[in-house]
Amino acid sequence: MDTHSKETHVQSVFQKVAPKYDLMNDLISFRRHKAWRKFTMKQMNVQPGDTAIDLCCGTCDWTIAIAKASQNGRTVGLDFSSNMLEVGRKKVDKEGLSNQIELIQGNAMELPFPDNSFDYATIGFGLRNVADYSRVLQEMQRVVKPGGRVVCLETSKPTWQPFKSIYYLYFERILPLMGRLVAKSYEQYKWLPESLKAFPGREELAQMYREIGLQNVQAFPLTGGVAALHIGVKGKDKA
Ligand SMILES: C[S@@+](CC[C@H](N)C(=O)[O-])C[C@H]1O[C@@H](n2cnc3c(N)ncnc32)[C@H](O)[C@@H]1O
Repeated sequence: MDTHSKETHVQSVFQKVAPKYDLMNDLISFRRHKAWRKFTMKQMNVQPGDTAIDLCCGTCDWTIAIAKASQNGRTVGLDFSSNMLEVGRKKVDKEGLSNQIELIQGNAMELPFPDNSFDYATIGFGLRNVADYSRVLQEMQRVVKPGGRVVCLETSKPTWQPFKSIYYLYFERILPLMGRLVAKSYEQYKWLPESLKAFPGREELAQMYREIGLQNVQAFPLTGGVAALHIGVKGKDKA
Protein backbone atom coordinates (compact mmCIF):
# COMPACT_ATOMS: atom_id res chain seq x y z
CA MET A 1 0.00 0.00 0.00
CA ASP A 2 1.44 3.43 -0.88
CA THR A 3 1.65 6.25 1.67
CA HIS A 4 -1.50 8.04 0.56
CA SER A 5 -3.67 4.87 0.41
CA LYS A 6 -2.49 3.66 3.82
CA GLU A 7 -3.13 7.03 5.46
CA THR A 8 -6.59 7.35 3.88
CA HIS A 9 -7.51 3.81 4.92
CA VAL A 10 -6.21 4.19 8.49
CA GLN A 11 -7.93 7.53 8.95
CA SER A 12 -11.27 6.11 7.80
CA VAL A 13 -10.84 3.09 10.13
CA PHE A 14 -10.39 5.31 13.19
CA GLN A 15 -13.03 7.85 12.18
CA LYS A 16 -15.48 4.93 12.18
CA VAL A 17 -14.41 3.04 15.32
CA ALA A 18 -13.85 6.12 17.55
CA PRO A 19 -17.06 5.87 19.66
CA LYS A 20 -16.42 2.18 20.46
CA TYR A 21 -12.59 2.30 20.55
CA ASP A 22 -12.12 2.24 24.35
CA LEU A 23 -14.67 -0.52 24.88
CA MET A 24 -13.12 -2.64 22.11
CA ASN A 25 -9.62 -2.13 23.57
CA ASP A 26 -10.77 -3.57 26.88
CA LEU A 27 -12.47 -6.49 25.16
CA ILE A 28 -9.88 -7.54 22.61
CA SER A 29 -6.89 -7.29 24.95
CA PHE A 30 -8.80 -8.80 27.91
CA ARG A 31 -7.99 -5.47 29.63
CA ARG A 32 -4.28 -6.30 29.41
CA HIS A 33 -3.65 -2.93 27.74
CA LYS A 34 -4.21 -1.26 31.12
CA ALA A 35 -1.39 -3.31 32.70
CA TRP A 36 0.89 -2.60 29.70
CA ARG A 37 0.26 1.13 30.05
CA LYS A 38 0.97 0.98 33.79
CA PHE A 39 4.23 -0.90 33.20
CA THR A 40 5.20 1.64 30.54
CA MET A 41 4.61 4.59 32.84
CA LYS A 42 6.74 2.92 35.51
CA GLN A 43 9.62 2.45 33.05
CA MET A 44 9.31 6.04 31.81
CA ASN A 45 9.50 7.47 35.34
CA VAL A 46 8.08 10.87 34.31
CA GLN A 47 9.06 13.65 36.71
CA PRO A 48 7.10 16.79 37.64
CA GLY A 49 7.64 19.44 34.98
CA ASP A 50 8.65 16.98 32.24
CA THR A 51 7.24 17.75 28.80
CA ALA A 52 5.89 15.25 26.27
CA ILE A 53 4.29 14.76 22.90
CA ASP A 54 2.02 11.73 22.50
CA LEU A 55 1.74 10.82 18.81
CA CYS A 56 -1.36 9.02 17.51
CA CYS A 57 -2.89 9.89 20.89
CA GLY A 58 -6.40 8.74 19.85
CA THR A 59 -8.73 8.79 22.84
CA CYS A 60 -5.91 10.14 25.07
CA ASP A 61 -5.45 7.45 27.77
CA TRP A 62 -1.68 7.68 27.60
CA THR A 63 -1.69 11.49 27.11
CA ILE A 64 -3.70 11.86 30.31
CA ALA A 65 -1.46 9.47 32.29
CA ILE A 66 1.65 11.43 31.22
CA ALA A 67 0.07 14.80 32.02
CA LYS A 68 -0.90 13.59 35.49
CA ALA A 69 2.61 12.25 36.19
CA SER A 70 4.29 15.43 34.96
CA GLN A 71 1.89 17.53 37.05
CA ASN A 72 2.42 20.92 35.45
CA GLY A 73 4.53 19.79 32.46
CA ARG A 74 3.37 20.71 28.96
CA THR A 75 1.75 17.69 27.26
CA VAL A 76 0.73 17.59 23.61
CA GLY A 77 -1.50 14.94 22.03
CA LEU A 78 -1.45 14.64 18.23
CA ASP A 79 -3.69 12.54 15.99
CA PHE A 80 -5.12 12.82 12.47
CA SER A 81 -8.60 11.50 13.34
CA SER A 82 -10.97 14.26 14.46
CA ASN A 83 -13.41 11.69 15.88
CA MET A 84 -10.75 9.99 18.04
CA LEU A 85 -9.58 13.43 19.25
CA GLU A 86 -13.17 14.38 20.08
CA VAL A 87 -13.54 11.36 22.41
CA GLY A 88 -10.11 12.21 23.88
CA ARG A 89 -10.99 15.85 24.41
CA LYS A 90 -14.04 14.92 26.50
CA LYS A 91 -11.85 12.74 28.74
CA VAL A 92 -9.24 15.51 29.07
CA ASP A 93 -11.95 18.00 30.08
CA LYS A 94 -13.47 15.54 32.55
CA GLU A 95 -10.05 15.12 34.19
CA GLY A 96 -9.70 18.92 34.46
CA LEU A 97 -6.54 18.84 32.33
CA SER A 98 -7.58 21.06 29.43
CA ASN A 99 -5.13 23.79 30.52
CA GLN A 100 -2.21 21.37 30.58
CA ILE A 101 -2.94 19.19 27.56
CA GLU A 102 -2.91 20.63 24.06
CA LEU A 103 -4.61 18.45 21.43
CA ILE A 104 -3.61 18.90 17.82
CA GLN A 105 -4.99 17.37 14.63
CA GLY A 106 -1.91 16.52 12.59
CA ASN A 107 0.19 13.84 10.91
CA ALA A 108 2.78 11.87 12.90
CA MET A 109 4.99 11.86 9.78
CA GLU A 110 5.53 15.62 10.02
CA LEU A 111 5.48 16.99 13.53
CA PRO A 112 4.73 20.72 13.71
CA PHE A 113 7.39 21.37 16.37
CA PRO A 114 11.02 22.53 16.29
CA ASP A 115 13.93 20.20 17.16
CA ASN A 116 14.66 19.49 20.85
CA SER A 117 11.23 20.52 22.19
CA PHE A 118 10.20 17.72 24.60
CA ASP A 119 11.54 15.33 27.24
CA TYR A 120 9.47 12.44 25.83
CA ALA A 121 7.92 11.48 22.51
CA THR A 122 5.51 8.57 22.85
CA ILE A 123 3.42 6.51 20.43
CA GLY A 124 0.88 3.96 21.67
CA PHE A 125 -0.54 1.37 19.26
CA GLY A 126 0.09 3.94 16.55
CA LEU A 127 3.41 3.12 14.86
CA ARG A 128 1.93 0.02 13.17
CA ASN A 129 -0.60 2.32 11.51
CA VAL A 130 1.72 4.88 9.93
CA ALA A 131 3.00 4.74 6.36
CA ASP A 132 6.72 4.94 7.22
CA TYR A 133 7.78 3.59 10.65
CA SER A 134 11.36 4.81 10.41
CA ARG A 135 10.35 8.31 9.39
CA VAL A 136 8.01 8.64 12.38
CA LEU A 137 10.71 7.38 14.76
CA GLN A 138 13.10 9.95 13.25
CA GLU A 139 10.52 12.67 13.79
CA MET A 140 10.14 11.55 17.41
CA GLN A 141 13.92 11.62 17.84
CA ARG A 142 14.11 15.07 16.24
CA VAL A 143 11.57 16.70 18.60
CA VAL A 144 12.96 15.29 21.86
CA LYS A 145 15.78 17.07 23.64
CA PRO A 146 19.22 15.42 23.87
CA GLY A 147 18.81 12.86 26.67
CA GLY A 148 15.06 12.71 25.92
CA ARG A 149 13.26 9.41 25.30
CA VAL A 150 11.45 7.92 22.34
CA VAL A 151 8.86 5.46 23.65
CA CYS A 152 6.75 3.04 21.65
CA LEU A 153 4.08 0.71 23.05
CA GLU A 154 2.71 -1.54 20.33
CA THR A 155 1.23 -4.94 19.56
CA SER A 156 3.97 -7.39 18.63
CA LYS A 157 4.58 -10.95 17.45
CA PRO A 158 4.92 -13.77 19.97
CA THR A 159 7.52 -16.34 18.93
CA TRP A 160 6.77 -19.18 21.35
CA GLN A 161 4.78 -22.12 19.94
CA PRO A 162 2.01 -23.20 20.61
CA PHE A 163 1.03 -19.82 22.04
CA LYS A 164 1.89 -18.20 18.69
CA SER A 165 -0.64 -20.34 16.76
CA ILE A 166 -3.43 -19.74 19.26
CA TYR A 167 -2.67 -16.02 19.20
CA TYR A 168 -2.81 -15.79 15.40
CA LEU A 169 -6.03 -17.78 15.29
CA TYR A 170 -7.56 -15.35 17.79
CA PHE A 171 -6.15 -12.27 16.09
CA GLU A 172 -7.03 -13.17 12.51
CA ARG A 173 -10.33 -15.02 12.92
CA ILE A 174 -12.03 -14.17 16.22
CA LEU A 175 -11.08 -10.53 16.69
CA PRO A 176 -12.68 -9.22 13.44
CA LEU A 177 -15.88 -11.09 14.42
CA MET A 178 -15.86 -9.36 17.80
CA GLY A 179 -15.43 -6.10 15.87
CA ARG A 180 -18.52 -6.90 13.82
CA LEU A 181 -20.57 -7.89 16.85
CA VAL A 182 -19.66 -5.07 19.23
CA ALA A 183 -18.57 -2.17 17.05
CA LYS A 184 -20.44 -3.14 13.85
CA SER A 185 -17.05 -2.82 12.15
CA TYR A 186 -15.79 -6.09 10.65
CA GLU A 187 -13.62 -4.47 7.97
CA GLN A 188 -12.09 -2.05 10.46
CA TYR A 189 -11.08 -4.78 12.91
CA LYS A 190 -9.64 -6.84 10.08
CA TRP A 191 -7.12 -4.02 9.75
CA LEU A 192 -5.48 -4.90 13.10
CA PRO A 193 -4.05 -8.33 12.09
CA GLU A 194 -3.28 -7.03 8.60
CA SER A 195 -1.22 -4.14 9.93
CA LEU A 196 0.60 -6.38 12.40
CA LYS A 197 1.76 -8.72 9.62
CA ALA A 198 3.78 -5.97 7.96
CA PHE A 199 5.11 -4.62 11.27
CA PRO A 200 8.61 -5.54 12.53
CA GLY A 201 8.97 -8.01 15.41
CA ARG A 202 10.42 -6.97 18.77
CA GLU A 203 14.11 -7.38 17.86
CA GLU A 204 13.69 -5.84 14.41
CA LEU A 205 12.03 -2.78 15.90
CA ALA A 206 14.85 -2.44 18.45
CA GLN A 207 17.27 -2.59 15.51
CA MET A 208 15.30 0.14 13.72
CA TYR A 209 15.65 2.30 16.85
CA ARG A 210 19.43 1.76 16.78
CA GLU A 211 19.70 2.41 13.03
CA ILE A 212 18.25 5.90 13.37
CA GLY A 213 20.77 6.62 16.13
CA LEU A 214 18.79 6.09 19.34
CA GLN A 215 20.90 4.88 22.25
CA ASN A 216 20.48 2.57 25.26
CA VAL A 217 17.62 0.84 23.47
CA GLN A 218 15.45 -1.35 25.69
CA ALA A 219 12.79 -3.75 24.34
CA PHE A 220 10.38 -5.36 26.82
CA PRO A 221 8.07 -8.21 25.77
CA LEU A 222 4.59 -7.97 27.33
CA THR A 223 2.17 -10.87 27.91
CA GLY A 224 4.22 -13.48 26.08
CA GLY A 225 5.23 -11.01 23.36
CA VAL A 226 1.75 -10.05 22.13
CA ALA A 227 2.81 -6.49 22.85
CA ALA A 228 6.17 -4.80 23.31
CA LEU A 229 7.56 -1.65 24.85
CA HIS A 230 10.59 0.01 23.23
CA ILE A 231 12.50 2.89 24.79
CA GLY A 232 15.50 4.68 23.26
CA VAL A 233 17.45 7.76 24.32
CA LYS A 234 18.48 10.64 22.05
CA GLY A 235 22.26 11.09 22.29
CA LYS A 236 23.70 14.34 23.60
CA ASP A 237 25.59 14.64 20.27
CA LYS A 238 22.27 14.90 18.36
CA ALA A 239 21.36 18.42 19.47
C1 LIG B 1 -4.91 2.19 17.76
S1 LIG B 1 -5.15 3.90 17.96
C2 LIG B 1 -4.17 4.26 19.37
C3 LIG B 1 -4.74 5.35 20.25
C4 LIG B 1 -3.99 5.61 21.54
N1 LIG B 1 -2.62 6.00 21.33
C5 LIG B 1 -4.01 4.44 22.50
O1 LIG B 1 -2.97 4.15 23.08
O2 LIG B 1 -5.07 3.85 22.70
C6 LIG B 1 -4.16 4.53 16.64
C7 LIG B 1 -4.33 6.03 16.42
O3 LIG B 1 -3.33 6.47 15.51
C8 LIG B 1 -3.87 7.51 14.71
N2 LIG B 1 -3.01 7.63 13.52
C9 LIG B 1 -2.66 6.65 12.65
N3 LIG B 1 -1.80 7.11 11.72
C10 LIG B 1 -1.59 8.42 12.03
C11 LIG B 1 -0.78 9.44 11.46
N4 LIG B 1 -0.04 9.23 10.37
N5 LIG B 1 -0.78 10.66 12.04
C12 LIG B 1 -1.55 10.91 13.13
N6 LIG B 1 -2.34 9.98 13.72
C13 LIG B 1 -2.36 8.75 13.17
C14 LIG B 1 -5.29 7.03 14.44
O4 LIG B 1 -6.13 8.08 14.05
C15 LIG B 1 -5.66 6.43 15.81
O5 LIG B 1 -6.29 7.38 16.63
